[in-house]
Amino acid sequence: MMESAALEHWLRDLNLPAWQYYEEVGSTNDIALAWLDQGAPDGALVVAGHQTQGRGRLGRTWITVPEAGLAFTLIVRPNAQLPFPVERLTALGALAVAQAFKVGFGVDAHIKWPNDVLIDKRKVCGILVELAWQEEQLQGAVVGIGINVGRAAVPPAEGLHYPAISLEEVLGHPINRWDVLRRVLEAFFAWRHRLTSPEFMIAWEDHLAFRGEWVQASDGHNPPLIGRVKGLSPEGHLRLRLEDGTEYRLNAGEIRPLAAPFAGSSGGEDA
Ligand SMILES: O=C(O)CCCC[C@@H]1SC[C@@H]2NC(=O)N[C@@H]21
Repeated sequence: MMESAALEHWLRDLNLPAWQYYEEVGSTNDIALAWLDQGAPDGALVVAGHQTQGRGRLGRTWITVPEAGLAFTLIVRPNAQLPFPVERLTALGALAVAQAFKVGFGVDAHIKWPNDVLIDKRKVCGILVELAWQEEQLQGAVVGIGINVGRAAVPPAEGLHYPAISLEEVLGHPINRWDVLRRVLEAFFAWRHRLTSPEFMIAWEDHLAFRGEWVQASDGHNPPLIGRVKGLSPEGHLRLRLEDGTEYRLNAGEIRPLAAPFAGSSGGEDA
């Protein structure tokens, strides 16, 4: 079956407002941003079989291996019926992925604040949210999600920014990446309606990686900090308990565990 016909089969019950499949693109986020600009509706989806210029946060490259990697982007825009808390969109993507893994495949996954999904402390998914502005006006956002589904999606450890893993490696058997996509979309749209609810914050916090563990945190401005992960602030910032007992709230940047399971090695991501 042609890939787009297979995808159509998996997506048909979801009632997506619009979607596009590309065999190969530079980055699904770029296609989605252009589509958003042309008036794509909230909830529109861009899926690629293969990305040649996938990107991650902090200027990193995201490698999508054909067949094994899953790369897609959802368009979210302000809408009279639905809340639009931009600062929660990364967590929305990450929570949708973690829940899809649990519900669909019985796999426990955690969110490494702010944008990675981990299984067994290794990166299986990254989220890249980008905003679209027209002059001073926020037009909407795109939520790009890359998932290592097949074993081949995980590049060799050398040069990786963080240890990586694939869903198939954890499961020990092959799975259909469109099945993974469908399950993530189901969770995404369910939470999309409840983004400002207390339940969303509870679910996000419940899925935080490294709770109670020591991490090194960098926000790009100050020297890295060492602290224990305590949870989330009401704004979604990461609460850390520093060595001197004080609390620090991280609102940007990233964390890594102090006792890394593998030295120096990310999920489909170059250093
Ligand atoms: O780990 C990260 O820093 C985020 C990686 C995000 C990768 C996805 S793949 C689909 C979408 N298109 C891109 O170019 N990036 C995101």
